[in-house]
Amino acid sequence: MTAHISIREVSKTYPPAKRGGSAVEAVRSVSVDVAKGEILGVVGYSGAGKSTLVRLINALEPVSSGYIEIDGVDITSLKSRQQREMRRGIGMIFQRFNLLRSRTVAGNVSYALEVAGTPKAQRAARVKELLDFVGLGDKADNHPEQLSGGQQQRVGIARALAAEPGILLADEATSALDPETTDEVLSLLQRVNRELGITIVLITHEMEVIAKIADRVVVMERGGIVEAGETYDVFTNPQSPVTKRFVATVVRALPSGDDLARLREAHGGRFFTIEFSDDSASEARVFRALNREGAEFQLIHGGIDDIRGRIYGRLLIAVHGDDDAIARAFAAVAKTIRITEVE
Ligand SMILES: Nc1ncnc2c1ncn2[C@@H]1O[C@H](COP(=O)(O)OP(=O)(O)OP(=O)(O)O)[C@@H](O)[C@H]1O
Repeated sequence: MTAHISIREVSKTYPPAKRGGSAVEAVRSVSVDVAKGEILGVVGYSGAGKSTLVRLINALEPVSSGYIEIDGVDITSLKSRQQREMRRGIGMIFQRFNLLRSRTVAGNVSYALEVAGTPKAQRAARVKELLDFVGLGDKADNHPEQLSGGQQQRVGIARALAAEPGILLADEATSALDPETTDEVLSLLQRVNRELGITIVLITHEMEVIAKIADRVVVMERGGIVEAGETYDVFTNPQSPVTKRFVATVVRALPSGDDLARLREAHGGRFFTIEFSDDSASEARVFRALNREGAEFQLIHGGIDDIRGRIYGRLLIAVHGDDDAIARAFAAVAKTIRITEVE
């Protein structure tokens, strides 16, 4: 796997806002590789350092220490003219879309082509091609304020693609949109990734966004990376407290504390969680195995989520029966299904 973007021990410290104040370490010793053609999600609460990281990746600000390579070139040591050139290979989309209100939809995209140096004779055809790609061929002559938020972001994406970038940085690109429109924009970003092969770094505070399209995710807190991994793994086995909080916004937490105590009292028996992935017949296999061994069970709580197109199912069951029989039943299915006793 070749790294498209390689971020190595990067820190960014802002000087104190006023004399006697303290410096802000917005990014602390961050190292992460982004593979060519992948969608990397960066998630964190407000102030975690996500936007700063984006500004460092496109060299809008200098790093305080460490370095960043894009296609093997250290961009932190480039002269400003070379940096401008490098930046042409990076498209950006923003939370507030940042479209020019005085120009039509076509005008916004055309302007980006102009800046990218596309000869005038080719621009009209390219504008049409780009607007068709984002599904707005019929809105060319409208002004941005005549479009919905989702449509405006699609113009933003068309504009970002104008210079045929290899990388797209999306900074909270769906945060101003409702859930349905968010899905629409995310599907488009997925097409940008799959059909055009563009590497995407997706900054967000919405775990839903990560669950839908990110191949991998890094979780940031106070400037540092606290957790990183394949999206499915992070969702199904989060480690740090902040990651667990984020995951709980998508994957419904199992009952705990007083709720769990009440359920135990009501149902009796031993409590187990059953976790399974792609095989949607998994829970039936567990139930059959318990039946076979003569153990009784009740389903207490359950949910199935879709993480990056894969199923993640989790059930809580109360089981009554002989301990050996229960152990035999679970051993029979343990290969593909994770079963944990809830203490
Ligand atoms: N230009 C700046 N000068 C001084 N401090 C800054 C500057 N930009 C960001 N910071 C500080 O750096 C920290 C990280 O900010 P950053 O905007 O990168 O976080 P974020 O995760 O993107 O959050 P948000 O989503 O709210 O923008 C914050 O404490 C912020 O106040």
